[in-house]
Amino acid sequence: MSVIVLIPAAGLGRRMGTSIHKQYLCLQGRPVLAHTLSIFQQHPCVDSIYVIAPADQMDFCRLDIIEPGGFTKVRDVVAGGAERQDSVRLGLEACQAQVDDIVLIHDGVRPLFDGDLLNGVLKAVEEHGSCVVGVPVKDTIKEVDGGFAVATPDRRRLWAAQTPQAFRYGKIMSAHHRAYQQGYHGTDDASLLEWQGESVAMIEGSYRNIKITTPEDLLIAEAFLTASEKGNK
Ligand SMILES: Nc1ccn([C@@H]2O[C@H](COP(=O)(O)OP(=O)(O)OP(=O)(O)O)[C@@H](O)[C@H]2O)c(=O)n1
Ligand SMILES: C[C@](O)(CO)[C@H](O)COP(=O)(O)O
Repeated sequence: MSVIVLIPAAGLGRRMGTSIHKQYLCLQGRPVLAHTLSIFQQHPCVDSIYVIAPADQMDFCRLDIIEPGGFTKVRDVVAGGAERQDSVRLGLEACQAQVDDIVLIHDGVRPLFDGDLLNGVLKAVEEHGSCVVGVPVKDTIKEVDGGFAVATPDRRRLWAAQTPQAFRYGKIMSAHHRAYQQGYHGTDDASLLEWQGESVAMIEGSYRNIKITTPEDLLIAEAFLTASEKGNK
């Protein structure tokens, strides 16, 4: 059984509002994507990595541009699609996995995931067939309709889903194919299993595992990395 990591990194970064796609923005002197790839390059349980990159930027995404010789586990850079779900499906189709292999799907713009949590993710997916890393929400969440709060879900049942999201390859590949055939769109991969009526194990991660989405997220990530350098976890 292999452990394969898919890194969706083919987004346009519209909410970041920069001319350079956010996955290639500089974070502590390195591209965001390089920080993310290092997590899995360095983890002994990871066998191979596939990067899904913007179809019109395949050359720029060549890893020898990002960091020469740095990512020996990367097997291929795959052209992504219009939506994240399309990119993940294209990556799953390209990664040459066996049905029982474990596939970890991790956003290229989540550079602060703590690799030490990976063993827990692998244990959970071996036991349950799927798992999602997340954290309990800290704010009260409102359901809003027409500019008005209309409901307040019970916060005790609400978690913010992150990545990695991990699955047996056969399970997630068939869910993506079914969603594609039936035109179902979810904002994460676990939702495709939930849509099929399956539950997905949730394991608690870290509030540091932010997704670089808008400009302030880059400032937060810099602060986390600076604090780590000073020994403040
Ligand atoms: N068509 C897409 C869209 C997103 N992603 C990737 O999925 C991750 C999470 O997506 P998000 O944060 O939404 O990135 P963008 O789509 O680039 O952001 P925006 O919605 O602001 O354009 C990112 O690593 C992004 O590169 C992808 O591979 N293919
Ligand atoms: C997959 C994800 O990171 C889980 O929180 C999130 O759903 C991605 O959403 P995005 O709009 O594609 O960034």
